[in-house]
Amino acid sequence: MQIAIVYDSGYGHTAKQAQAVAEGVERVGGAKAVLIPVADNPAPWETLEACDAIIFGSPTYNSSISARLKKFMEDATRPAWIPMKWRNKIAAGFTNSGAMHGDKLNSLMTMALFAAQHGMLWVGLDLFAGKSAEDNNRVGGWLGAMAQSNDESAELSPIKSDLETAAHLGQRVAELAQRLSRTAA
Ligand SMILES: Cc1cc2nc3c(=O)[nH]c(=O)nc-3n(C[C@H](O)[C@H](O)[C@H](O)COP(=O)(O)O)c2cc1C
Repeated sequence: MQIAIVYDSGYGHTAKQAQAVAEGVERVGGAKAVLIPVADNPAPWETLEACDAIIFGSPTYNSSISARLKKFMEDATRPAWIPMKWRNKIAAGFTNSGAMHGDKLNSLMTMALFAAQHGMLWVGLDLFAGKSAEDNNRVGGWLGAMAQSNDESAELSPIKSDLETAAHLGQRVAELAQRLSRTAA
């Protein structure tokens, strides 16, 4: 089973979050993560079609997803949306930004609506809000995995709990995708 992680990252922080999502996916036996940075053009549409689920990720820039992820979404119209290639695939999302709030929810909502327009099945986070910086889901979102990064090297941000939250989402998507593919078989 293959799970695609389609993401953008201007300065490496969201890329680190994407890597954590991939690690979470691969905690599930038989699941392989395929990292697809949207900066690599053109997108591998055939690989995406072959994947069992797609997880979208972006830094929050100006209260929404990055222009590069938006371009990927628009580019998907002809190869994926018109022929409904991603219908009934599981989708999920993650985002990272400088402020603790930073309007991250709007980025996840943009991804969830995009997934809905493709007939995909959106999976959110099943974690109660953390109470301290060490807890998973310290940012307290339900729609997807959120992370906060200071303006410092991606070696230092996002912190461990945010990365574990991202891994948790990856694992959850892989487990559900596996369950769905068994039901379909
Ligand atoms: C153009 C631009 C717009 C930004 N807008 C926001 C914002 O709306 N909210 C926020 O919290 N941080 C904002 N930031 C900060 C980034 O989200 C933050 O630096 C993030 O870690 C960048 O991730 P990346 O290294 O993957 O690009 C912005 C940064 C840039 C460059």
